[in-house]
Amino acid sequence: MADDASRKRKVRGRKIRSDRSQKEGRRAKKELARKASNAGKKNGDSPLTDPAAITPEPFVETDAVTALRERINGWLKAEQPVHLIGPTGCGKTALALSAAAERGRPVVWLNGDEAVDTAALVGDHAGGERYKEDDRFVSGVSKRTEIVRERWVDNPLSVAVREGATLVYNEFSRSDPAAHNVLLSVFEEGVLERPGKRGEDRSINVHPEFRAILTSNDAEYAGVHKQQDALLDRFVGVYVNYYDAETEREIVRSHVDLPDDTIETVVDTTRTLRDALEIVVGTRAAVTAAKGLSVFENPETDASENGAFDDDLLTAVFVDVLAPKIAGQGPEDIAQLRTQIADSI
Ligand SMILES: Nc1ncnc2c1ncn2[C@@H]1O[C@H](COP(=O)(O)OP(=O)(O)OP(=O)(O)O)[C@@H](O)[C@H]1O
Repeated sequence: MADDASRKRKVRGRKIRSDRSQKEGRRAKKELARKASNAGKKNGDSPLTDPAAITPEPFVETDAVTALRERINGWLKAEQPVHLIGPTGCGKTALALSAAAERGRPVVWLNGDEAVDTAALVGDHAGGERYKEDDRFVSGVSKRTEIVRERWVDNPLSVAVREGATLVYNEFSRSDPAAHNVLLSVFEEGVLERPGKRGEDRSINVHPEFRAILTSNDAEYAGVHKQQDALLDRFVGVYVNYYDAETEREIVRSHVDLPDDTIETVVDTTRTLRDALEIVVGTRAAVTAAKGLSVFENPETDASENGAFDDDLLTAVFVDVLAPKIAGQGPEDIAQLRTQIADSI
């Protein structure tokens, strides 16, 4: 075990407090501007979103990020739906949204889960509209007829294919594979059938600009619902792994105001734990730990004032960040996690 002096981590670099308040001020303004522009552009209950409004904020572009985004956009140009597969918290959603924003087409966002069925994708009857008609055509005879007109409401997939939007379907493999039967003809024949809809407009011709980006967690993709092969055959799969250390540092730096040394320590620790533990330790864990460190200053060595924090604080923060992921959460499980983390640090 290291002695006290070596356990203190010296953190050089800029002071954080003044920078932080300035940056928070800028962020708050940007957020307000974003909300304002969304409000202006929102179209009733439409699932269509302006692409500028979905650009992830902050979004860091290193060579690794740009290369992936260009691959995604390249495949979309080649008219291929793209399936992003990778571990939890590695950056799939941020990539998907940035690639979708880059296309400049409206974006439709969908979240996969057990409850998603064909109607949730395509649309449904939203009750009937009743009205009465009085027929007094023949004098002295009055005929009253009640008419029920069905009201059909399109759901996100129908809106996306009709408007030529970019569909971002997050955690696609969580939905029941049967719900995705309608996607086959969308990708194969360029036609969306709306089962349940009556009349001539039962099917919609897919707009030439319609594109789809799907994301799946690799563990769930293998384990939760096996999607049908015929559908998977029509996607290209881009595997997204954890980024290189420099990119992870840039990502963490974009989310918190901490000195470079602290960010380096957080990312190094994240990467060590990623190899050492059986649970998934994604980039999100690094961001969350850094947020924790920027708040929980060591009582003896205030990180912002004296530029130091120790291994105990680092361990405590990572235990809190990773505790929700361990199977049992009794005192023994947490104690074991704490020991593993302390040993790795
Ligand atoms: N290029 C980037 N720039 C800034 N932050 C990023 C970037 N990529 C990822 N992040 C951040 O990393 C974290 C994880 O990213 P994201 O949510 O996109 O991962 P994911 O793979 O979709 O996760 P999950 O599988 O849990 O849905 C988020 O906090 C996100 O803001």
